[in-house]
Amino acid sequence: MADPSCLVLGVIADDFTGATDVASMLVRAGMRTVQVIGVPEGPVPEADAVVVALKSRTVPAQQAVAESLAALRWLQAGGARQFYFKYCSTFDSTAQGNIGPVAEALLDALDSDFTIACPAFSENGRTVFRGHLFVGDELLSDSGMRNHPLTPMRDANLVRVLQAQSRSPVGLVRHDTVAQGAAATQARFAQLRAQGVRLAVADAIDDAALRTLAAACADLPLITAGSGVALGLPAVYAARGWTRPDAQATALPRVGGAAAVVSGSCSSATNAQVQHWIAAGRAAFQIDPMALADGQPLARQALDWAAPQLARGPVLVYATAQPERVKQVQDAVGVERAGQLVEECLARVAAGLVERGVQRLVVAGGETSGAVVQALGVRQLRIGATIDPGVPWTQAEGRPLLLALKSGNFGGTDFFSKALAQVD
Ligand SMILES: Nc1ncnc2c1ncn2[C@@H]1O[C@H](COP(=O)(O)OP(=O)(O)O)[C@@H](O)[C@H]1O
Ligand SMILES: O=C(O)[C@@H](O)C(=O)COP(=O)(O)O
Repeated sequence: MADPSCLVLGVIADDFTGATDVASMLVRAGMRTVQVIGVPEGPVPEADAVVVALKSRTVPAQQAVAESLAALRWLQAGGARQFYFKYCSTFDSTAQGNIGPVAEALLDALDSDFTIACPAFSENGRTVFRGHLFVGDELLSDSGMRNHPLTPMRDANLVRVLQAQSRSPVGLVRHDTVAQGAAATQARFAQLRAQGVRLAVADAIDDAALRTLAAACADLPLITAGSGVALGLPAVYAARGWTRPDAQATALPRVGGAAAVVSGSCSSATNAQVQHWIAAGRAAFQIDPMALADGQPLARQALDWAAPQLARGPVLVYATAQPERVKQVQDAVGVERAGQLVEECLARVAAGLVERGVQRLVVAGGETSGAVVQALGVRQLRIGATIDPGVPWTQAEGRPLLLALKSGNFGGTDFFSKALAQVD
């Protein structure tokens, strides 16, 4: 039996909410999991799984590759037995990448010739069938993701999307094969490999298929996926004697202090969550990106507004807006600048709120969470209990600060209140 104190899984996540999502999946199944922010200088912490949270989803492809390789080298130095490149369950990527280039660079670095690509996360309605990604009942290209501010997804055919980003031929492992089990799936891998395919989109329409894929990938050095495939990995590792499930893996300390929500996601789910909060008459302050572009000090204004109310209850500061409004702003100031202005402002607001006593903070949006966590100087997160699928509470290591980093399209309509009630 292998030494169960060794690092088993090294995960490279392309954004911060995605990192807590996959970490949550592992912790729920009893794997001791640590999330680090960026590639640390020191050694890999002792854990079953370590997740490196990068902010590499929307940066130029070369930069995403360089950052992902640095994360890989650090995890390799920690002795990880398997590696996992975690991207979004809606396959978010810019026209230039970054999923294909990063996956191929990681395969090269690991001297490996094959891996899968599977963003499915059935618990959250993301399924892949015949290579096409569905969000609930809609094709990806018909879903709200077609209007994402940074990574609009207008093609649901993942083989085509990934092929456009990759040097080598992209293949498909169909549902019919996955449904026959791990051995049949591995036989299909072998067939594709023989044809020179290095990346194969894998269908998965439910948790059973995700478990089959995890089992079929057990001997691959690299898996690339959303968080769904990670669902099946803890059982694979436990069966090999590499890990022992830890019932305390999600325990976090209780923290007092004030509570707040900062939202920079413009996804459909977040829009509904912000509307729900406002409709309930709860305190909310809106950030207008056009006013930011005019140089108005909105972060200071938001903090002056929030400070006197924090003792009475949680506040929300949000830039969240409907697609038509986002488009107007982007047409006026440019996509990148609009995103940057809002992220900088919300990061300053979050840091100011923490200075003013906030110790329980919900952040909505992947890029937004990246900016906030960096502004807070957080280096490492402990992962706690799941609030809604894919979103756990976390604790900034060594600090009385709880953070829930919510992916744009995750969580029920009452997510903000539900999250805060869990740590009241
Ligand atoms: N009103 C707005 N107009 C334009 N861009 C916005 C607005 N509000 C937020 N943004 C930007 O949109 C992007 C949303 O991305 P992100 O935070 O990753 O959310 P999600 O998780 O929904 O993808 C961020 O760069 C954010 O700064
Ligand atoms: O896999 C997912 O959907 C999430 O973990 C994720 O990465 C979402 O990204 P954002 O919507 O940008 O938060």
